[in-house]
This record gives sequence, C-alpha cells and structure tokens, in this order.
Amino acid sequence: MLVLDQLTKSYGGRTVLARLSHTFKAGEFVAIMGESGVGKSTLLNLIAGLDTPDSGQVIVDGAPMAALDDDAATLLRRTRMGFIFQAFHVLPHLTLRQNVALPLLLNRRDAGRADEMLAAVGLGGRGADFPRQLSGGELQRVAIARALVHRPALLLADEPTGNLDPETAEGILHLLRQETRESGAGAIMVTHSHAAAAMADQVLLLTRSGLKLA
Ligand SMILES: Nc1ncnc2c1ncn2[C@@H]1O[C@H](COP(=O)(O)OP(=O)(O)OP(=O)(O)O)[C@@H](O)[C@H]1O
Repeated sequence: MLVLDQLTKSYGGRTVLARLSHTFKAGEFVAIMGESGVGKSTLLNLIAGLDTPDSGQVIVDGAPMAALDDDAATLLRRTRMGFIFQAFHVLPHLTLRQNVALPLLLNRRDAGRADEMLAAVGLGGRGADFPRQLSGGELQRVAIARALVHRPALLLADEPTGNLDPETAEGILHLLRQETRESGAGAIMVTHSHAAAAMADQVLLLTRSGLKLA
C-alpha cells in the first residue's frame, strides 16, 4: 500500500502540488490523467523518491520514505519498484540484454528472464544490440522490459506508450496488465492516452485541487 500524506511541492515559489493526499491499494492498476503541467510527472518522481516533497510524506508499506537512509531507499526502489520514465534511462554502453538484466543482477538474481522480456516487448533476438541502434519506440520498449523483469510490487510508468504506434502500444499495455496481474503488482501510470487509461482498474484526474476519480 502506498499513502501520499499532504504532499506539497513548489518550484521557484510556484506551488505545483498542494497538500495532496491519496491512498493507493496494493495490486491496483491506476491511471493518472490531467492537463499538461499540472504536476503528474512531479508526483511520480516524489513517489519514486527521485525528488523530495517540501512538506508531507510518501509512505510505502507503512514506512515513511523520508525516514529511510540512502541505502534503505535504494534497496526499496531496487527490489520493490519498476520504473518507466520519459527519458528511459537506458545505459548506452550496455547491450539491450545487459540493460534489461540490470534489475536482476542488482538483486543478485538469475539474469535468464532478460531475453524472455525482450521477446515479450517485440525485441527478441536483439539482445546483443546497443541502444544507439534503436528507434525511440524501441528504446521505450527496452525500458518497459527492464521495469518488469524483476516482477516489482509497484510499477511507476510515465507515458509508457508515448512513443509507440497504436498497435504496438496496445500490445505493450496488454503486457503491462498481464505482468502486473500475474505477480499481483500495483501500477501507477501517468498518461494522456484514453486508450491506455481504459485498461486501468481506476482512472484518477490530477487537478489543482488534488486527485479525484475521473
Ligand atoms: N525541476 C524542475 N524545476 C522547475 N520547475 C519544474 C521542475 N519540474 C517540473 N517543474 C514545473 O512543474 C510543473 C509540473 O510539471 P510536470 O512535469 O510534473 O507536469 P505534467 O503534469 O507531468 O505535465 P505533462 O503532461 O506536460 O508531462 C510545470 O510547470 C513544470 O515547469
């Protein structure tokens, strides 16, 4: 379970999120929509612990993130979370297989599932390629394979199908659904796509006054 408790975040004196509170149930697939600039990516970054709130807290499975030291926060992210961010964060000097296997290696687990996940996102047989040989949409699919490979308890996804054609996007959304269902994982997906939001258990709208059911 993930609790957002009175989260406030400002940039340069401009408040983006003001005392935002919400509880995400474990295992629920939630889509967050809302107009450009309203703070969706900011919210995802706070949940991921990649940015810190000015006040309020993010509580993961009963533990306030701010109370964790760097090592504990890293361990939490590495073992329990999977990320698909807009910049992908694919490492240029590693092959696709090595990129996807990274969460497994960091968790000291067998890397065998990396090839399986590459195949699942339509990149089977390209494990030895390097990121520079890929298109934007292919890179996004590598990031998706990497986010799912270690079966995280919580998947955080920022526009996971933003660079994909509608047909590939639909396939990827099915994969996200199937993988999270199989492992009982929850997901928080920020999207402008109504097609993507339609496959969530719940669609929330972020506005200046907070998160509400769409
Ligand atoms: N690091 C930063 N420094 C300064 N301002 C920032 C920073 N990150 C975000 N902002 C500002 O905060 C506001 C919310 O940005 P955010 O990216 O969270 O919006 P969003 O809802 O995800 O938008 P979009 O749908 O366009 O991706 C924007 O006005 C943005 O300029």
